[in-house]
Amino acid sequence: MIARPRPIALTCGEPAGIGPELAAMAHTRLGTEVPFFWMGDPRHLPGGIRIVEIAHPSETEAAIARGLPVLRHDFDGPVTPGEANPAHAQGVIDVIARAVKYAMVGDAGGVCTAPIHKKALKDGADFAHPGHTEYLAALAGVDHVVMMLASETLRVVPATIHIPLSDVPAALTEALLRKTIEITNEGLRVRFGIARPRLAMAGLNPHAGEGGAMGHEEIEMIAPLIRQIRADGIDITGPHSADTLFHADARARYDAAICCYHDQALIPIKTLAFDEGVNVTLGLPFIRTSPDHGTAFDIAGTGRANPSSTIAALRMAANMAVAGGA
Ligand SMILES: NC(=O)C1=CN([C@@H]2O[C@H](COP(=O)(O)OP(=O)(O)OC[C@H]3O[C@@H](n4cnc5c(N)ncnc54)[C@H](O)[C@@H]3O)[C@@H](O)[C@H]2O)C=CC1
Ligand SMILES: NCC(=O)COP(=O)(O)O
Repeated sequence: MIARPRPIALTCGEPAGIGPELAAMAHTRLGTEVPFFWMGDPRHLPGGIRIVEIAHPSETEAAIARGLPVLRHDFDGPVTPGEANPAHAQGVIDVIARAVKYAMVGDAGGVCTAPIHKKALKDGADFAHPGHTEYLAALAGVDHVVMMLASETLRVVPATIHIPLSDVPAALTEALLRKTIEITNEGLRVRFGIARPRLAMAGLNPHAGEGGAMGHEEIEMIAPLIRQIRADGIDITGPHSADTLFHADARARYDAAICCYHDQALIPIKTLAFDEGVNVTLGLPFIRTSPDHGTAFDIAGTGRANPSSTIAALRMAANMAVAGGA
């Protein structure tokens, strides 16, 4: 990286998960390459690592060569790796809100979030959102945002996110799809520097409905909508059969695949690029990235967590911040 962006705020995420150890590993591997500071309780970090406490993001650059810059957020009660403590839930939520404030006023170049345990936040603090994506939209005061998972080999967008599969057909409205496609198109231009993005829309049903023989959503809604959106000037094709949309030749024909539901999008990318995939929220007034994995309670505290996705997420946020002048 040539230019230096403003520092990226890395949130602690679920303290009992792998987030704190990944922050320490990312700092060790990245050194000063990406200016970032970690927000959380320093007692949750692995023992023996060098940290430098800071009081404001602007102190990151002066601190980062000496240790992991830590902007302190105290939590109540101890951490047991792999076991969420309900007393920590509100702190996890508050750290995200603090990070967003820094990004909204321009003190941080963007926010990179470590994984949260969604059920632990609901149980411990009555968290009203399915995940970061929706919470960040609420904090920013925007109606609709888009979740994109991005890697060198594939970018995917699930149009519906954390809802039961049985609710997908009803949730997949024309308005939702149009908004998702428009935000994705704009996000690829603004955040990824692709002048004229090429999009591909997956069908909902097997064989994209096979002309109505295997489902009607494609002929009744998705295909006419895609034709309209193409006429409006967005380079989009489809609906395509999802089963043949992710092999190498197919991937070469688009910059992002718009998918109908969570697993249609996340299975291909986590299969192809689990270690480097980055979750990006498009449509926010600030940059947000995240590793593509969860809290990994089964390996938390063992030192076996792979920091590659967190490193990729920090690099991506910093590169986007440089490109956007943040
Ligand atoms: N952005 C976020 O906040 C995300 C949060 N989650 C949450 O995480 C929790 C656990 O979700 P799971 O479905 O179990 O997925 P998970 O990603 O936490 O774990 C799935 C498997 O992958 C392994 N794994 C995950 N990250 C790894 C890493 N960096 N290095 C090595 N192995 C790794 C785990 O050990 C586990 O065997 C849930 O509450 C879920 O909602 C899941 C995805 C994203
Ligand atoms: N499965 C992806 C995921 O859970 C990410 O959710 P979010 O917390 O980034 O909204």
